[in-house]
Amino acid sequence: MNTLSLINPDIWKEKDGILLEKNAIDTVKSLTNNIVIAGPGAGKTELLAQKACYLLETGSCSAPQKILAISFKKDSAENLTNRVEKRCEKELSRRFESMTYDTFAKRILDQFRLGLDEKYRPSKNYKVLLKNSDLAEIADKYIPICYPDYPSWRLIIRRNDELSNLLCNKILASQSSDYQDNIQELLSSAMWNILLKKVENDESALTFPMISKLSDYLLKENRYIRKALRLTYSHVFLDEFQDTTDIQYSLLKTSFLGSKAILTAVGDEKQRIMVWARALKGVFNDFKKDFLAEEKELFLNHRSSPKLVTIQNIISKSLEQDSIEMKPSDKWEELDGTCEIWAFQNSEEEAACLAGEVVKWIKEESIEPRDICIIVKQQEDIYGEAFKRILAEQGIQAREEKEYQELLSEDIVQFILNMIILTATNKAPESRKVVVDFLFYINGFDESTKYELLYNLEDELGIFIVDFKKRLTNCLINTIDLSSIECIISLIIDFTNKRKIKKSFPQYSRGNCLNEVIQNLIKKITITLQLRKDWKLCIDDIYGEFSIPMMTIHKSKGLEYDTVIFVGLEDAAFWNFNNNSEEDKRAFFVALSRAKKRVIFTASKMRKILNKRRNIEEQEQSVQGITILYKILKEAGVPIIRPVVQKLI
Ligand SMILES: Nc1ncnc2c1ncn2[C@@H]1O[C@H](COP(=O)(O)OP(=O)(O)OP(=O)(O)O)[C@@H](O)[C@H]1O
Repeated sequence: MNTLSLINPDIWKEKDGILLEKNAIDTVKSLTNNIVIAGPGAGKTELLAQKACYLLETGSCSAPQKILAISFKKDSAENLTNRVEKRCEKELSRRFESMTYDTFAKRILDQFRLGLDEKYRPSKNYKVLLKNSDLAEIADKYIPICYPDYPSWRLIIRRNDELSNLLCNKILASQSSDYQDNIQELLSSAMWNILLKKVENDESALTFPMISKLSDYLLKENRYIRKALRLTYSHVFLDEFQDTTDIQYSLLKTSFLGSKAILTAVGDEKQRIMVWARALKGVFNDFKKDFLAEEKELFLNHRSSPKLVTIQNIISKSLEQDSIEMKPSDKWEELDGTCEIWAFQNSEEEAACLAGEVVKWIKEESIEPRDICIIVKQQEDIYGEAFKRILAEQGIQAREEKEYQELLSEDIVQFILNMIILTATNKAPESRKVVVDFLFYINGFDESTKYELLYNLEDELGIFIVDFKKRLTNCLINTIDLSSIECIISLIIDFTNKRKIKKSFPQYSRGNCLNEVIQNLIKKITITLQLRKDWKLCIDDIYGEFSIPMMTIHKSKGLEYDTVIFVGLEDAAFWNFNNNSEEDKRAFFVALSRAKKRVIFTASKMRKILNKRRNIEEQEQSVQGITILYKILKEAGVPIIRPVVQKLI
């Protein structure tokens, strides 16, 4: 650190007027491994952001060492980066690297792929398989050809997720020939061979768990690579630790167990809802034991109103006998908060009533649509259909967030949208950063690149923007349609160079992947721009600024809203409650705890849902299967109301 002066740790203060409770500040300043276990809204993620600032500003993490923060979702990782960048000098925040487990594993594999034994080495431009159905397609095509001895393999592997689980169980080591009699193991080996050994166009295809396994193996086998990683990071943060899978935990141990890195994990056992995705039960205890981590607890809920915190405490107790009693923060009045169950005759009546209330909240309480969230257990398109339709009649947009979350998580989409914002608005430092970082990355620039090259690139960008601005303005004057937007986007792609994009991002390197993402974005931009007729408003709309998000509980993790409307507290939504009651109860807790001020649960006597033949059909609903959830809410004093449906004007 040459230009910035360090702050004495004794006088360092929390950023942005935040005050941390004692255990949180102790964790920020701790010199040992810690695990912070605390309920929703306790500020676990905030604690990590503050700790990053502390370590960088006091020099406790000194250059060239870095902090590695690992999250589960791309947006959570970006959110953490943004918080640190906003609060720390750029020179410091550059040494904060926040990424998902998948990205962490992929970086190791991409950087050190050649260090793998040949039998496990994927091709350079391997494809990443994101969907279980893609995996199944490859298996269906190649197992019968490459392994004709297993013609009936589909009888053993019945579902696509069983197939992807099978790949996770593979042991990457020399003892693999021991299990010749086990058909599952044989199939697993067969699939690994098919996926690694370039059956399709000479390229490998890997799932993220496979990538993690390969990275783990690489680090285990090669102490130089392990050493390089350990020299890079002096501190490691682990967000939402309750969802860590066995494979991720193994990679974490191989990477940092026995190193000098100081690890800080945060999580909440009561929010563990990824067991289906192999989340490791007991991972908190494993971490405490393996990393000799000290457990710390937090007691304040900074998110929810007192009434909601009381209800959350009652549910917490039903999930974990000895759970901590959380207290609301003092920004609320004692009686603040609403939680009610609204019962209806059918989904049309439900939708009309909810839409009426939403209109009222937006008008009378000045709530923005994006501060209201519609959460469902599953199938948001079906459960939210009537509500979305009637809201639209009132001029309020609700949208299925999944579609946008996936599109917005694409690197190329972020680049294009930020390029448009940067061009359409006069000042957009955050967009400039995304654009410049992307261009540097695809051009292979880093800290060692000559200034001359960096300046040239910035110059070229400046020239491009001047011309591009004219094109954006013209586009608004002329007809806005698919082909005019296609022209606009192709200008950006041509300026950037498609070949470089494909080369730099393996997920776009194969076939038509890049085009498909871009075409999807073009469609979204066209529809939105036709409506908004302004570039900035159009992009803000795509980012969800003007809509009510609709999502499943799983997608709502880590997020927060003024008001949460949970549609369908009914047996059909919790169809597997009998076999999965603990995980479903935790899911219910996650949904409830996303709200700051108000939660409305709905139940309807008749509802349109998917029948056994997978057709939509109106069916009578029951709640007997989830009586326990109603019992808990009743115990917490949550009333069941039959609201009068007002006629919407
Ligand atoms: N010490 C604090 N003072 C004031 N506000 C805080 C503090 N810590 C966190 N917050 C705010 O409280 C909210 C919840 O914080 P955060 O998301 O970090 O909690 P969390 O424990 O990670 O939540 P969850 O587990 O439910 O996702 C955020 O809006 C955050 O900005």
